[in-house]
Formats: sequence, C-alpha cells, structure tokens
Amino acid sequence: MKILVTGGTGYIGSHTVLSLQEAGHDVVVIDNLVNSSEESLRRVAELSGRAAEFHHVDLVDEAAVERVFAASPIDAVIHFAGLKAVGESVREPLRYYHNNLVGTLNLIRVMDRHDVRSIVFSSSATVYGEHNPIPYVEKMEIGANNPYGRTKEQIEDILSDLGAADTRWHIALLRYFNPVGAHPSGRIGEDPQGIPNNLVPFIAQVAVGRREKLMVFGGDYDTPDGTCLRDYIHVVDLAEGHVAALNYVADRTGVFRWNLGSGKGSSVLEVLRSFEKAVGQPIPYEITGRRAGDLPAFWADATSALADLSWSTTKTVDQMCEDHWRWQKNNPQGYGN
Ligand SMILES: NC(=O)c1ccc[n+]([C@@H]2O[C@H](COP(=O)([O-])OP(=O)(O)OC[C@H]3O[C@@H](n4cnc5c(N)ncnc54)[C@H](O)[C@@H]3O)[C@@H](O)[C@H]2O)c1
Ligand SMILES: O=c1ccn([C@@H]2O[C@H](COP(=O)(O)OP(=O)(O)O[C@H]3O[C@H](CO)[C@H](O)[C@H](O)[C@H]3O)[C@@H](O)[C@H]2O)c(=O)[nH]1
Repeated sequence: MKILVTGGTGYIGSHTVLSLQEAGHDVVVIDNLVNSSEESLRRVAELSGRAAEFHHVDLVDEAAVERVFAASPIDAVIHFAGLKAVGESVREPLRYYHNNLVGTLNLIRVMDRHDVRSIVFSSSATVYGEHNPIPYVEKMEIGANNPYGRTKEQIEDILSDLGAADTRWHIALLRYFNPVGAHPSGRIGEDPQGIPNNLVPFIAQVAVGRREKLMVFGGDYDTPDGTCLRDYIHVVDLAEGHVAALNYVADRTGVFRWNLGSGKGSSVLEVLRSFEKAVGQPIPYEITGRRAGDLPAFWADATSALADLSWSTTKTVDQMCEDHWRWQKNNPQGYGN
C-alpha cells in the first residue's frame, strides 16, 4: 500500500516510516518541520534502503494538502502531525487548537474528497485525565485536563462522529503511553528542541554533558519509592503497533480505540537506574518539588491491543535506555551535528 504519514520526520513518525517500509509499504511524508528535521528521513532511507517521498507542507494549508493527494494515489493515512508540549499548550492554547484541530480537519476533508477513508490517529494517555482509576481501559470516559490533551480528545470525537455518520471510514485511535528509546542502530531518535520536557530525553542530555543534573519532580508521592510511575514503551514497539493497527482496520470499517503501552508502571528512579546502567556511570540528580499537573501513577491496560492486534510490547526499560543512550551518545546534538 501507499501510506501517507503526517508528521513523518518527527520522533515517532520517523520510526514508523521505517517500520512501514520494512513491512513493504511505500511511504509519502507531509511535515512542516516545526519540530523536526528532514535529516531523519535521509537516515530512515539509509536504514531501509528506500526513500520516502517528502512534502514540506503545513496541514493548516488545505490547498497544499490537496496538492499532495492530487499528485499521488494514497491508500491510508497515519496522522502524527501536531504540537505536543503540555506546558506550552497551557500558555498558547490558541496555537494548539488551531494547529492540531484545523490541521486534522483539513486532512480528513481532503481524504474524503479523494476517497481515502483509512486513518490511524496519534492520541495519548493524557485523554484519561485525572478522574480515572488505573490501569486505564479504553472504555473509560475520557476528559483531559490541559489544552494539548483536549485537542487529542476533540480529534477523537471528530473522528468518532465521522465514523458514525459515514460507515465507509476505517478509523484507529491509538492512545500512547510514554514513548522512549530509539532505533537500535542509533541513527534515528528523539531530538527535542530547547530544554526537554520529558524524563528520558532530559536524562540523556545530562548523561551526554549538555545539562548539569536531572531534577526529579517529587519524591513524596504515595508510590513504592516516592516518585511517579509511568508506562514506558519503546518507540520501535510503538511503531510496530501502528503497522498492526493499519492492517487491522484495512479490512474493517468503524472506529477502534487501543491503548499502546506495556501494562506496567516504572518509577522515575527506576528509569534513572536503568539509564545509569546503560551509560555505565552515575547520573547526577536532585529530588525537588512536584511538577504541577503530574499524576502520581498511571499505566495501560494493554489487553485489547493484544487480543485484537496480536500486538504487545517486546522491549524492557533497560533496552529503551540502552537504545536511547546509543542514539544520544552518537548524536550529542541530535540531528543538528
Ligand atoms: N512523544 C510522546 O510522548 C507522545 C505521547 C502521546 C502522543 N503523542 C503524539 O504522537 C504524535 C507524534 O509525536 P512525536 O513525539 O513524534 O512528536 P514530534 O514533534 O517529534 O512529531 C510531530 C511532527 O509533526 C510536525 N507538525 C506539527 N504540526 C504540523 C502541521 N501543522 N503540519 C505539518 N506538520 C506538523 C512536526 O514538525 C513534527 O515533525 C503527536 O501527535 C503527539 O501528540 C506523543
Ligand atoms: O525533568 C524531568 C522530567 C520528568 N520528570 C518526571 O518523569 C515522569 C514522566 O514525565 P514525562 O514528562 O516524561 O511524561 P508525562 O507522563 O508527564 O507525559 C507524557 O506522556 C503522556 C502520556 O502518557 C502525554 O502524552 C504527555 O503529553 C507526555 O508529555 C513524571 O513523573 C515527571 O514528573 C522528572 O522528574 N524530571
């Protein structure tokens, strides 16, 4: 099949382009490069031996998206493109709603006009909000507590309404837990711009000497070691989850929701210890106050993805840290070197 990947030069997108090519698909990428570099695709091509077709296009520009669909026949879409920083979304809500919602509406309107009605969408565990018990199960009522999360929830609603109104659509909503790691080659990985918001990229930059120490946000939670628990998932497992979801919806219409996580929580200090093991030396850290909005613990109920997609995670937190470290060590400045 020919798959259009929006946001395909980004962290999860680039790993998914590689998995798609390895599964034999042709790939077309749309990205506006607001948070990524085309270098990722050059390296993906090096690894797979086949080049993806790249369009430097902003999804907010509907005419430009239309031109991409007019130029090549697309069979299905995996939609990663979006802004993703929770704190930034609180400060700049309009930018987030405009980019994520208008971009998605343009994409699905153009898809509809071109009779392309298969889409796999990047949602997030953040849609479960603060009110649900753990582990999170797909049938729970969702309700995000920040603008970024609300864009995910609203896009889930839009796609669900669309699937209900027009039964020709094949829709997969994938709720990711905490993606970390990198391709084991160390050639592609996460390249955050500015100060990393997320735990593992921050630890990696401390380990490589770009930052002084990790601040652990809160050591007094009601958890085994006092630090928060999250469900970390290797980005290559996550990429494979997209290929599995795409295959599942290919011959089924309707709207499907799956958690993509391991089903297991790991603490901040456990992740730090794994990363230290990968690096082979201690990583400086300090326990400080809690970060506003953080939940003490959450992880996925991962049984639906296993039952429906025969997909489950295969890689441990140790492997995530080893692969993340290989990428960071070989590319201390990310793609910028
Ligand atoms: N990384 C995570 O922790 C995480 C967790 C849950 C969900 N997600 C979601 O998964 C998706 C991919 O995340 P990622 O970590 O790879 O992020 P990323 O920033 O690396 O990738 C997103 C890509 O989308 C592009 N983009 C943004 N707005 C665009 C627009 N209007 N037009 C075209 N391209 C645009 C960016 O340039 C970037 O390459 C996002 O939708 C994100 O919200 C990520
Ligand atoms: O410098 C840091 C960064 C993070 N943490 C802690 O590490 C844990 C993980 O934090 P991340 O920021 O890596 O991940 P979150 O679980 O907060 O959120 C991420 O995963 C969510 C889904 O699970 C959403 O997608 C969200 O958008 C995305 O940022 C949290 O306890 C956080 O307090 C630190 O102690 N120090």
